[in-house]
Amino acid sequence: MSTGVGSPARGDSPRPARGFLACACFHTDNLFLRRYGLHVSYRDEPQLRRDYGLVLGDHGCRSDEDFNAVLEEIQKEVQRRKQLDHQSMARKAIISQCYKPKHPEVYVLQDSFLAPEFLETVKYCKSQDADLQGLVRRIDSISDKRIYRLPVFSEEFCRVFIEELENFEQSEMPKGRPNTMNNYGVLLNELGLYEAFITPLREKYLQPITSLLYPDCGGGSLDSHKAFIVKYSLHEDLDLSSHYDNAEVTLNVSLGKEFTEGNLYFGDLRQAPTPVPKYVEIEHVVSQGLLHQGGQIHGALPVASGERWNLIVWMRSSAVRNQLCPMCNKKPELVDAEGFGDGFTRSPEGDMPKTVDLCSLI
Ligand SMILES: O=C(O)CCC(=O)C(=O)O
Ligand SMILES: [Fe+2]
Repeated sequence: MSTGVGSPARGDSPRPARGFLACACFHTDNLFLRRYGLHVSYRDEPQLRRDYGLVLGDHGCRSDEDFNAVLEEIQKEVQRRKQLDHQSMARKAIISQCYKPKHPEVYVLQDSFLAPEFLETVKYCKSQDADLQGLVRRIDSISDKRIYRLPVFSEEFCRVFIEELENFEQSEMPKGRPNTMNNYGVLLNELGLYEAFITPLREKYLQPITSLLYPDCGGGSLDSHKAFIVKYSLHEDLDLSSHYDNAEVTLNVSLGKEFTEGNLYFGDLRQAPTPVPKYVEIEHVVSQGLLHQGGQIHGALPVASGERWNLIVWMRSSAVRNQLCPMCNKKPELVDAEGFGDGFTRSPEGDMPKTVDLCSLI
């Protein structure tokens, strides 16, 4: 693919992420029990029995042996999380020194990677007379849950990008996995794709759009992200359990390859659960992206054939999350972290700028 540029400075950081932090709840909350498809919080064994004994029993965790297996899974996951930052930085360093990309050009975002309609939409959003109605006329509003579909990349870029990701998968490089729920995929930070690809994608192209779509939940003040690739196939992960993202706004772009089924489903906002949520099912269309609020509960149905690769960008607004951690729903207890951490910052008073409206967080 021709991009009109020479070799990119892969991994170079024009503006290193500074001052971003995590919330201490990362070590205690939202621990996923794969066997039972449940998220739990964990302080100690009596608390786990007290808070989750009944629900675990309902999900089939009945014997002491079952419960001990749960405890072991939790303790292993907490340990993994404690070492995560350090191990991730070590892998990133090895990859930047030793990995030989097949398509070095994909590491620096170019307009030619993007769908012409996407560029038009961004241009409109940056214009003086842009408003929500005008934007929604240009993109596909596919649900009253404020979920939108829009073309993002060219099909050619998706093909070349997957080739690059496969080249990395097949390499000897150390690999981290996106999260506890996705066992296959690629952490784009470790591959050196943040600096010249994901950060400009968020700042220059996505933020003008999200500012109009989600002004009430940080869409205008997104200042960090976590970006990764998820991959599903019949002999790897098939589907994804219901969850909400550690994000204010999420972009999910279908990259390919060929697959059937694997639709996403969306329910309530985590901030506004209803007794009987109404779900909406949404198909993935290769090269198109879905924008949704991170707090919109969602999951993915099993693929029936082929391979499904998607780019996920969890975009964060420190102005919003500094007030309330979306994972523990409390004022964040800030702890040091590498890179963008979980998108929190230490502001002098911890106060929200007056321009950001918090209504969706109530
Ligand atoms: O499988 C997908 O397309 C959705 C993935 C997702 O929701 C996530 O990783 O947060
Ligand atoms: Fe998600």
